[in-house]
Amino acid sequence: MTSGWGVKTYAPRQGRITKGQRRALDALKPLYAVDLTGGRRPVASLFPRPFDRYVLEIGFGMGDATVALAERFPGTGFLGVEIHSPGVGKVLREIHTKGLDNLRVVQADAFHLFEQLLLPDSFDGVHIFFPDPWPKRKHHKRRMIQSPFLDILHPFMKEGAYLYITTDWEEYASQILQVCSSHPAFVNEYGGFAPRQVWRPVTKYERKGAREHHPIWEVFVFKRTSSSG
Ligand SMILES: C[S@@+](CC[C@H](N)C(=O)[O-])C[C@H]1O[C@@H](n2cnc3c(N)ncnc32)[C@H](O)[C@@H]1O
Repeated sequence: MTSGWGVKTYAPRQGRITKGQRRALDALKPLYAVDLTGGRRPVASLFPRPFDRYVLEIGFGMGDATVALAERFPGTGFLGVEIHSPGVGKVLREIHTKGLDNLRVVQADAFHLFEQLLLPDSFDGVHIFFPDPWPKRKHHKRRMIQSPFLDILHPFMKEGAYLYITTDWEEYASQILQVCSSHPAFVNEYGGFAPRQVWRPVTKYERKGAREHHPIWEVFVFKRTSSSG
């Protein structure tokens, strides 16, 4: 299966699913996962109550950051999308046990969300923490952060919304910075890499890299407003 712009950005397999995660998927998906069928709808309608702000997280993996942020910011609605089952099962279980009414998930290729589910101007922020780096040159075309992806993404962000991307892969970091800083829909107020945002939780992938002493690069840009020129 390839995504809307013909690129499969995720690896075919991502760990084994535990019995608990499988049970959570079967029992809790109908309660807390958003179904892509049923047409485009307002992001507010995906949650049991309205929120002040909405944030999309693409490729949440095992969902460490996703759950931590949902707990810390109960006034923000978080929509997480991930293709692989173990993380989706884990997050569903946490939504259930912690009673997180501000976190909902979609198990899908993110591009199908943009094609089938979302309406323009939905999000105040978008998080993409440690997108697959696809280190081999022949795989670079599978990297998510490319200009055509930003072309697809930006209409679903509100004016002035932020896009926050982190990576521990230096050469991909340069590509992400270049793509985000030069795209006409975005403005990079930092002029280069951003400092770590104090509120960003550590993710599982990041912890793995930290054990190998990988530095982290952060890109934080805003969608241009009509007045930002
Ligand atoms: C390197 S992992 C990082 C996971 C997590 N953000 C973290 O920092 O621990 C990248 C994740 O993005 C997911 N992913 C890649 N392309 C995707 C897509 N098109 N739609 C949804 N998820 C995607 C992968 O399945 C994987 O879990």
